[in-house]
Amino acid sequence: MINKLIEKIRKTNAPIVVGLDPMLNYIPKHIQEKAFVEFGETLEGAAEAIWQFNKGIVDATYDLIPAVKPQIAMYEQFGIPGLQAYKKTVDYCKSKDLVVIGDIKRGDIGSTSAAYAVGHLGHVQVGSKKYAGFDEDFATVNPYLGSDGVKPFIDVCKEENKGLFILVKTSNPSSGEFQDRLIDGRPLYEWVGEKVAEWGKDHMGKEYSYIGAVVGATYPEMGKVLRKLMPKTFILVPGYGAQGGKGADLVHFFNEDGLGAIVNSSRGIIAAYKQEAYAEFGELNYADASRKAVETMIADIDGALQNR
Ligand SMILES: O=C(O)c1cc(=O)[nH]c(=O)n1[C@@H]1O[C@H](COP(=O)(O)O)[C@@H](O)[C@H]1O
Repeated sequence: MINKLIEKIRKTNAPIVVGLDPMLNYIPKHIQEKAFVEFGETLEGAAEAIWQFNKGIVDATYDLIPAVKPQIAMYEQFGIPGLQAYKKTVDYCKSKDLVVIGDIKRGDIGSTSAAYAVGHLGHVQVGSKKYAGFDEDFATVNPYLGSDGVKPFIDVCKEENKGLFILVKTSNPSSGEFQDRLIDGRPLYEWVGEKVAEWGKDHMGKEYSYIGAVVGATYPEMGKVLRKLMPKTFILVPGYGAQGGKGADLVHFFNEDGLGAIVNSSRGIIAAYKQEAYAEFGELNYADASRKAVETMIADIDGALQNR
């Protein structure tokens, strides 16, 4: 799957991911009202609204981008109907040939991680039959529990030709509280990055490992260090747009080959119509605003990479 991701990045010339993080307050009134007429102001109504909203954005952008990243919490908040909308979104994006990164941030003791890995990336055995649960292409993993909490995910990826992005240095303001703590003179995120590179060594695609890392766009200096520490690791870089990351901050997340990183923007794309820069589109044309925001993001990153 890492090979497909790279192939699609090359084809689109767009090392970006559209984050499908639908919140009801980003969803235009006309979509919400239609869903509520059909299902009432219920969890089912909310799930229908987020699904229709996502479909509009995917239809308007899929030809420009290699991948999407649905964040499962945004669906889970609507219970079972929300999870059904998550699955519908995953399947629809795959039918558009997009690579789907399931942002699930899981990680537990080995046996529990194995169940998460099977449910999201693999096949579960039921009697004599096997079924795929959510069937994303990649999943995000929290490595706090150490190797035995991560290994079950790696095993399933190997078997199923899937991939991971493991949290190394997160984009949020408090990420330094633990991640920057010095251990034997080096910050914890460097230890984790080194471990991710080690796990990745035995799990290579053609050019990069299918065991990737997450490093926030909001910490470009740390990204520079981590890029060097993990040369064959693909880096998912969230924090662009709504969290303040800009194209110019991102150049050092990429290798000299112009590859090695994929930048996520969620609110900056899906709620573009609410921004002044895209106000001309209006609420009804929210998906066109998202397309324009994708084009702007691609140009911003491309411009930064050309000028480095
Ligand atoms: O794993 C992630 O994707 C992630 C890691 C991280 O360090 N920071 C981070 O923002 N994310 C996710 O990336 C998305 C960022 O959303 P926006 O800030 O709206 O672009 C959300 O889905 C976050 O959960």
